[in-house]
Amino acid sequence: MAHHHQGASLPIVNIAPYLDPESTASDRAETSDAVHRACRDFGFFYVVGHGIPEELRQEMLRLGHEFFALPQAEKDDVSIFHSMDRIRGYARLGENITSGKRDVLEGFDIYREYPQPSSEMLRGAQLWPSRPSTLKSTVLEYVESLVPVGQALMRAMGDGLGMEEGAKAFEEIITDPFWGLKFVNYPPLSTPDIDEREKGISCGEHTDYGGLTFLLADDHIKSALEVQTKDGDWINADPIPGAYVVNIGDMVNVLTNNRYTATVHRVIHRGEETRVSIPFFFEPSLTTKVKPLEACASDASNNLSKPAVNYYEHMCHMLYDGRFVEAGKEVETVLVNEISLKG
Ligand SMILES: O=C(O)CCC(=O)C(=O)O
Ligand SMILES: [Fe+2]
Repeated sequence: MAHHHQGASLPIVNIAPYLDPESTASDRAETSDAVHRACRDFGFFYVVGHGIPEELRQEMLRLGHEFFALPQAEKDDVSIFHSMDRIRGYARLGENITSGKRDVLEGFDIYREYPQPSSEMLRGAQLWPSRPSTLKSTVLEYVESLVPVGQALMRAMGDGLGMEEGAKAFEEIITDPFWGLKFVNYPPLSTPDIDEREKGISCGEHTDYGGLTFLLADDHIKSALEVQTKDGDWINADPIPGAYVVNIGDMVNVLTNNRYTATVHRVIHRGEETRVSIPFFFEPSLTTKVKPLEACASDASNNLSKPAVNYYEHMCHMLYDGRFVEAGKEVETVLVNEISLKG
């Protein structure tokens, strides 16, 4: 176990038929079959045919590099600790924890905003840096074009489950989707100032805890993101120009009653330049019940009579438990329930 399989690679799915109103039923069936196999066998795959302009993708990465290159004090001005709900904005190198260890990354977290922002969990106003000046407008444009791709992929998953009710159930939970987007900057692992213990891993093993993750990352940097296959081997999920690396999160396990399950992954950035990645987290509506969709529920799962929490409560649990680790504080004293957008 845990050896590298350089030859193995993840499947590629063309989502275009689910975005094109003129597509034929057989084109859509081909896509939903491919999505079904990719979700069932890997939980991780490449998505092409998404229609997001390459210039916009590259501009997002460029803005990420530009933001992280700003002076520390300027980045700290938009610290998450200054945000109303304490989850939106910048987190320093070492403030992000996965499985009780400090990750070697800094981040900038953005979430969908709701009207009348408040200090209630998940209800705050988004912080935006003043530089780069186009970051906010570009992110909002990017998200607006990516949300329909998330919806399309969820529809394809519903169809892929092979039940009419499955498709209908998925349709209902994606009418008012929640989303998050994170800019991540990985310095080389040789960077000083990070506790010796954690050296060697940029972002610890985890599954994402939500719906679907669409990852955009610097194209030229290879062998950073690693995915654990069902056999326990680690394979690289290197960028393919123009494609997204997509994975399903823990909520899909629940919704599909484990027909599809989230896959463990980690980042070991071995290079000597900084790597920027931008995961976009597509989530069902916050009113969605966290329980198997009717169409996927088996008798066994129906017997689990725990009252279901809704997606808002689930997200709050994931985002706030153990969140407030102060820089320099012992990691062991923190609740090991992944902070930031991790499961
Ligand atoms: O940067 C990457 O390649 C993956 C990041 C990731 O797994 C996450 O933010 O959940
Ligand atoms: Fe992840």
